Amino acid sequence: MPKVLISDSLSPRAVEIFKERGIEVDVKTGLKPDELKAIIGGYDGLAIRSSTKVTKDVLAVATNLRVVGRAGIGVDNVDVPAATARGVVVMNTPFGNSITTAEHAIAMMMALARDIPEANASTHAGKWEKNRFMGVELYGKTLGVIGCGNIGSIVADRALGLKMKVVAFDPFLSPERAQDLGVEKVELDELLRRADFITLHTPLTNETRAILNRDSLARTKKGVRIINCARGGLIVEEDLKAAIESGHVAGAALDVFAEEPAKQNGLFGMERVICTPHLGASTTEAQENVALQVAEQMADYLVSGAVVNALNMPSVSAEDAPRLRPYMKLAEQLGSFAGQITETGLKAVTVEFEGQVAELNTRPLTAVVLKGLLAPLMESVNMVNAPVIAREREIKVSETKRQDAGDYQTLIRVIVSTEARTRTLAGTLFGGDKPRLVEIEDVPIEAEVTPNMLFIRNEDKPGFIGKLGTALGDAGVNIATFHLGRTAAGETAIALVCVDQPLGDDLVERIRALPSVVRAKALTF
Ligand SMILES: NC(=O)C1=CN([C@@H]2O[C@H](COP(=O)(O)OP(=O)(O)OC[C@H]3O[C@@H](n4cnc5c(N)ncnc54)[C@H](O)[C@@H]3O)[C@@H](O)[C@H]2O)C=CC1
Ligand SMILES: O=C(O)C(=O)COP(=O)(O)O
Repeated sequence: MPKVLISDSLSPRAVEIFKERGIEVDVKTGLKPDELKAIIGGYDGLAIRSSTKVTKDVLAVATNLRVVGRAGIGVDNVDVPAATARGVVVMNTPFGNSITTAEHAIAMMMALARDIPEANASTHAGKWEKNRFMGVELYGKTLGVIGCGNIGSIVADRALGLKMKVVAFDPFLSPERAQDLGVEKVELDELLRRADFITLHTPLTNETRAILNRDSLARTKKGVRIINCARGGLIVEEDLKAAIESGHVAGAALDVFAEEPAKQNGLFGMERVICTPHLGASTTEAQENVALQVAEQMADYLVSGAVVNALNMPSVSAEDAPRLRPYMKLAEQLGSFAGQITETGLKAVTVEFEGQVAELNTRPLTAVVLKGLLAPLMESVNMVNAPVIAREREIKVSETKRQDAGDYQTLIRVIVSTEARTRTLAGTLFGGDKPRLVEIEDVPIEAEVTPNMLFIRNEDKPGFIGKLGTALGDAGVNIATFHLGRTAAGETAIALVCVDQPLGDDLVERIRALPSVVRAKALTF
């Protein structure tokens, strides 16, 4: 039974869902890094929000971990490349809290415009300082949205409803989408120059880190107000502090901080700064949404192999997962076979899908082919990191699909090119779920892949099979099955022998020395 750890505070719905899906679940929040490291080895899944830091060190001891589920959006607290390298799928819930977070940004903007927190504190203190608080209207003002994705575009929509003008800086925002949203797409400089309010909605990446710094703040309009409900690292906090102190920036509303939990911060205690403790996603509705979604997604993956909203793996729908399973096995066998008979550097891999398989989502199958292919060449390769490794090694990977069937109703063909040559292998499913090899290096053959095999390429000459049988027999090796194929009489032939035990190097060497043998290789699966 798979086991999941919930290490941040999640709605109890998550626990219910895991249990309903037959998954054991522990809830342990507030763990220190060492405490997490001490127990993580016992879990297949880890469900988190923003507090748990899933570092390389944590992942290194997470020996059974298969999935990290982020009940929320930002995954900057997860070392995704390290998770990928270890074959751990990282998934988030990309929409569950977006409305809630956008509403928080709007609430922060209004609070900032009318000084509501200060006025509230003053009134509670019995001061009735009616003349102290003089706000600004939002109507007709320009809101600059940096990062116009899910949350940024909801903020833009709400701001348009408040009759603001919205300008957006987002390199990935298409002009058509900008038009649909009713926002004006501009460059960062123009946004800085024109905006009365600036709101940040990008992820924290190397490009966005410190996007508001001394220089960019200096280019903003005097009296600008800044709202950050995305990530603390987007703003250089001391630069913001200086800009507020100088009077250039009229105020800031911050939900997120460079260091969290933020118990101390240079911006704390400043009059024109409003702070909330990373509450962007904290509504009953959003927390129900993300807890439910993350638990469903993690359970689907752990129970059936379905992958939704993963950041480091292609999606596999719950409907596709059982249909893909036998193909996964076939794809891995083809990849592994190709990897074991390939001796020089890989240049390109093409995976062709023909017939029924072409109707499925084939990206996970290509990932498995790559895993099989690279596994004989390196350690710790898995279907999550195989596409990344292939890219790093500049192996060109492509897929083709043809829905009409050829000789077989369904077929996967793997074409592997090295500097020296191109090799082709193909396989099908017999009876809908039994993988069979049907073509090796252009030679038709029909063979099941078994744990120990001998692959031979030979000239098609009489007497060869007898000599091979004798060599194996003399070495005490039992032949389970024997498959032969050839292009035409007297031309290239292939023998694929399934044996009951691993073959020693000496024996393979002796077989290689037999007349007519061009190539002999022991394969293991
Ligand atoms: N305060 C809170 O509790 C919450 C904070 N967040 C934060 O909000 C962020 C945004 O969330 P979503 O809108 O759902 O993400 P999203 O992925 O839908 O949108 C992000 C947008 O930023 C844009 N972007 C990326 N790099 C950029 C750059 N260099 N300059 C300008 N734009 C750039 C992207 O093109 C994309 O359109 C999350 O990454 C997360 O860090 C999300 C939820 C709650
Ligand atoms: O979803 C996000 O990216 C958030 O920042 C929400 O964070 P939280 O789950 O409230 O700790």
